[in-house]
Amino acid sequence: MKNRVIVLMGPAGAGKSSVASYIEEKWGIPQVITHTTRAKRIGETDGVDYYFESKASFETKHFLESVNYGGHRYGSSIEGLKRGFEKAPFVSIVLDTKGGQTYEERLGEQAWLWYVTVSNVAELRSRLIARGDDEKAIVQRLSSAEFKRDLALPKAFENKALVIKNDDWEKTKQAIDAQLSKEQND
Ligand SMILES: Nc1nc2c(ncn2[C@@H]2O[C@H](COP(=O)(O)OP(=O)(O)O)[C@@H](O)[C@H]2O)c(=O)[nH]1
Ligand SMILES: Nc1ncnc2c1ncn2[C@@H]1O[C@H](COP(=O)(O)OP(=O)(O)O)[C@@H](O)[C@H]1O
Repeated sequence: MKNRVIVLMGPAGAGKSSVASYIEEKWGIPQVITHTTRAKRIGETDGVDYYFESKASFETKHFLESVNYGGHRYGSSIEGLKRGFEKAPFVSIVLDTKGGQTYEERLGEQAWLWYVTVSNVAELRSRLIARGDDEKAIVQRLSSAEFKRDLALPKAFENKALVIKNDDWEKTKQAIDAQLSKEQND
C-alpha cells in the first residue's frame, strides 16, 4: 500500500482530534504529532497531543510547513511525518486549512483531505467550554481571523475534500467507517 495521509481540518471544536483518536483506535491509523507554542490544555500530554515548544525550541525544527493560528505557532515536521510512516502506511494529521493546502500541493494524491464541521456554529463554543478550555483562550480563539477563515470549506477544496458533518458522534463514526472500509476494498 502506498503511503497516504488523512489531513483533518475544520474549526476549533468541530471534532478533528476526536476523529483522529477514533481512526487510530478503531482503524490503526496513527496520528502524526505536530509542534506548537501554545500552552498545554488540561488533559493534554507532551508528545501525544502535541510537541509543546518554547518560541526558541520551535525555531530549531525542520518544518514541512508552519503557520500562525490564534496568536500561536504550529508546525508539522518532516521527521514527524517520517516517524508516522514508519508505524503505518496510512496516517492522519490535524492541520488548519492553510497547512492542508500546503500538504495538498506537496503530496498531491497522497493527501486525503477531510473537513470536519457542524451545522450550528454556536455548538462550537459550547464544545470548547465542555472540553474545559480556559475562558480567555476561548474568547481569543473564537475572535481570531484563522478561526473565522476555517469556519468554511476553502473554495480550493470544493469537490476535493470529504466533508464530515459531526453533529451526532454515532453517525460520524458510521460515516467514517463507511469511508475507510470502502478505501480498504478499493
Ligand atoms: N498548519 C498547521 N496547522 C496545525 C498544526 N498543528 C495544529 N494545527 C491547527 O492549528 C489549529 C489550532 O489547534 P489547537 O490549538 O489544537 O486548537 P483546536 O482546533 O481548538 O483543537 C487547528 O486548526 C489545528 O488543526 C500544524 O502543524 N500545521
Ligand atoms: N459529535 C459530537 N457531539 C458532542 N460533542 C462532541 C462531538 N464530537 C466531539 N465532541 C466533543 O467536543 C469537544 C471538541 O472536540 P475536539 O475533537 O477536541 O475538536 P477539535 O479538535 O476540532 O478542536 C471535545 O470535548 C469532544 O469530546
